[in-house]
Amino acid sequence: MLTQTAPYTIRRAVRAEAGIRSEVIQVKKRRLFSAHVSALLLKRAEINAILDTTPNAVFIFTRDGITRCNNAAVRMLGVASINELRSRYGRRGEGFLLRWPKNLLPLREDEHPVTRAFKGEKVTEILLAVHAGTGEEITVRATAAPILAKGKIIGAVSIHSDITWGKRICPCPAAADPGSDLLTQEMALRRQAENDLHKAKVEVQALKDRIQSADIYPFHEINHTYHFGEVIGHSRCLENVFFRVEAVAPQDSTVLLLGETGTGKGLVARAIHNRSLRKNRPLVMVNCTALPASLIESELFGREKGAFTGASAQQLGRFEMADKGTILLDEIGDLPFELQAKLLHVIQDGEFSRLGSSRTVKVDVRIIAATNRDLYEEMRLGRFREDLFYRLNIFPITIPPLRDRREDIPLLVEYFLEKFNRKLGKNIRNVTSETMDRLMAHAWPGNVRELESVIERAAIVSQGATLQVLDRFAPGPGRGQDEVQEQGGTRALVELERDYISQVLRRTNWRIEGNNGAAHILGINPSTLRGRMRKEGIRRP
Ligand SMILES: Nc1ncnc2c1ncn2[C@@H]1O[C@H](COP(=O)(O)OP(=O)(O)OP(=O)(O)O)[C@@H](O)[C@H]1O
Repeated sequence: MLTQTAPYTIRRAVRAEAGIRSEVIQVKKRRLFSAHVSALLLKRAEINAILDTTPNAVFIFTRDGITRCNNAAVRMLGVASINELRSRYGRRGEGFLLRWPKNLLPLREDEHPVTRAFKGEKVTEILLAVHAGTGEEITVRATAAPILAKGKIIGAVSIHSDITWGKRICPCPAAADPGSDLLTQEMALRRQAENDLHKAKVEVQALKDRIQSADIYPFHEINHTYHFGEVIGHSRCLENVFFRVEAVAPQDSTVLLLGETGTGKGLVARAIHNRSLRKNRPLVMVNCTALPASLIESELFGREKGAFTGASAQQLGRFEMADKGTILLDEIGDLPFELQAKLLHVIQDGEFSRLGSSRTVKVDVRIIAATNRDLYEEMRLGRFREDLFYRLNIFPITIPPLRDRREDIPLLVEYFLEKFNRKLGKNIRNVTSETMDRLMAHAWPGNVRELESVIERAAIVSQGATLQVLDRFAPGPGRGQDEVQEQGGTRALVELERDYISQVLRRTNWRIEGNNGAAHILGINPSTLRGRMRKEGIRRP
């Protein structure tokens, strides 16, 4: 019996045990499942709590469009529910227009943060949007990121934070954490500051451009072909000089150069020589005022050893040195009267004798004479021989004063600027229109020589890229020459500098630093300016 019943009993027992085991497993599974569900519910509750309290508008997208959004989102879009949102703005919220702050047109589809998130990109952009609830334009920080499941993009989340100063998407202080509100305010302030900075940069650039186009004298309009050797200028009257030089240069004729001091007579003489057939022979210059009268004769005609006390050796005169070449007799109006006859003889016959010798020396010299004196007046006063004058005055060329050819000034300024940049190792590129106006208005009693020294002085003191002309000029040609010279020429540089610094400080209302400050205008460091002010005793009244 036992043998019959035993297997049955065992089978039942085994079955019962298996049943218990599977039940235990089921119970364990159920417990696990319910724990899992509880965890999920907790997570959902946490997520809901976050979504409901965040001041930011959160939208969840699948490929079908918006599937979920939070309270802040519906408030931002001015709707009551997600269904109303989808019916008013479209399935994907496409009716809610976003644009770049710098652009008036709405974002293109491919620029949209959600489209980009669906392509796997994590996006953070500052955009402008119209607050659908209030109709105001707001600035939003739009972030978007893909939602991934097993490595696949199954959706996207998009968050819009209103960073427009003073406005909040969710003005519910009870729900908001005061700490996070402060943080949001701080961030909004920072964004505002960034926007202001950006605007300021744009304005500065615009100002720079305006300065470039309006306040800086446009050198680029100056054509460098207006060089005649070293003689710079393109005025009608200077062109007339060039024309006469071209005409006379190849001839051997004597030339008389007339013009005020510093107008460039020396340069024109060189241009004549360099265009003549004698250009490979020397151009010898003699300044008739630079030598004591007693020495001029031996300087011009040479001397034999022992010709006078101290003449220990034979010396060639300038005429002999210039043989087959050209001699420039500068300041001929100052040549002592007694020597004028001897000069006349050389010009007429091409011969003379050295001091202390009776032997005649024959030379072949082309003569260019120059003077800033009024030779007619000198003749009238009996200081200049008429016969010499008519011998010299065969081909006169008058070089006009700078005040009669002001259109040459910008060209000359540019030329001298390049010259002194090279000499001083500087890189001054600009001259303000105001400076150029002042240079153009000045009477220039010292002509180009005076302009050259003004630019050199200015180049020495200028520190930036803009030429700072410290000299103060007397206005226009109406003034007497003496007065002009006294004011423009002999005023100490230090005094001019002090006046100029004070003047600039007054103009900036004693502001030293910053773009509109005196240091910037003067092209020096604020600390250097303060040092100068201390040194010069310049104080705000
Ligand atoms: N048109 C010009 N272009 C460039 N530089 C010039 C021009 N005219 C004059 N200069 C410069 O001005 C300075 C004076 O020129 P220059 O000595 O030829 O004048 P000048 O008329 O002979 O004067 P002075 O009668 O006092 O001897 C020189 O440094 C010269 O290089």
